[in-house]
Amino acid sequence: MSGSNGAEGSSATSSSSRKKMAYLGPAGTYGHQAAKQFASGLGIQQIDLDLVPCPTILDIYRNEADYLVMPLQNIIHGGVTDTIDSLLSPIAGPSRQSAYPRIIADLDLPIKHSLVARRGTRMEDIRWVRSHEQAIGQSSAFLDQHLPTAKRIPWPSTAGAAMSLLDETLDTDVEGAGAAICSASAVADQSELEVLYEGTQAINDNFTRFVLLTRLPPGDIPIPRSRPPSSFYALTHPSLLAQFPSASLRAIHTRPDPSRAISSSDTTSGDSASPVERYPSVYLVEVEHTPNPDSGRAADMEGLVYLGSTRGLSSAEVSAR
Ligand SMILES: O=C(O)C(=O)C[C@]1(C(=O)O)C=C[C@@H](O)C=C1
Repeated sequence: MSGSNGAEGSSATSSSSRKKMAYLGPAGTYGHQAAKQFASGLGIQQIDLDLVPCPTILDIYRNEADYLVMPLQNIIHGGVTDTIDSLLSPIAGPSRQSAYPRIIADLDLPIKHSLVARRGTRMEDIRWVRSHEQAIGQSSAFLDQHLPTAKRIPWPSTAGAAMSLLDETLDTDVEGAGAAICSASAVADQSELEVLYEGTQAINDNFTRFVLLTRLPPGDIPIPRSRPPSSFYALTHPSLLAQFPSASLRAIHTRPDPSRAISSSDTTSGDSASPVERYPSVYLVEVEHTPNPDSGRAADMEGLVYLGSTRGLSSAEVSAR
């Protein structure tokens, strides 16, 4: 594994075969595990791969790498808000972008969290716990039971939270010993840290689904296929769901879009506004993938943007859009 500020791989191969893959760093996150699995599914040799650690999920989406690895949803804690906000950004907010990365594949990663602390820390001395908000949410029953008074501190990533325990210059507003929640493998090389409890997540069969996005022409990419493929769309209004046969709908995630909120000076329309107008939202919709022409026609509609498919897209489909 490389450090959090470096890229993995060798510089001995030609630049054309090298691929950059951005993930939530530092090394040791679940995103790092997912990136290695996606790379092997795509047949990218380790020697041709630069894994690019990003400080936050929002930074992954903005990264110029060939591939982006983002956590989408978890069995226990549901949708990953920063990923859903990123995926919906082509349609939410003041400006609509035309160039954005497309989803091409997904995978389910088993998630087993551990409570880690500096060696010698006793459970009863822990006053605060840092981790990614997903890991804290997935472990909330454990925290309620074992550390009910410990302050829960959201951190950009699980492995980053663990590494932060080694940095004594970092301020916490709570006195006393702290801990982090992450994968046990993230701290395997850290002799100053130890695992105090394994399996903090609420259920044993815990999974997070990751999606792989690309800016490359997807027709050139050997997409690993494991399950019935899905297509993803961003919608600005729930009525646009009527574009899809109801039997094909697989998931809907809703996020607020305050940029379309009714202005407070517009009291007339404000008074008569429906909940949909008063609380404008954007919708990430997952549907059963159907090849063109249906996905092509829907992609041209106002208020509806095609975000990609887990079976990728052929070159013909890309150029037809
Ligand atoms: O912090 C990490 O290790 C991540 O890869 C992020 C993340 C997430 O955002 O859901 C990934 C998988 C787990 O659900 C917990 C955290």
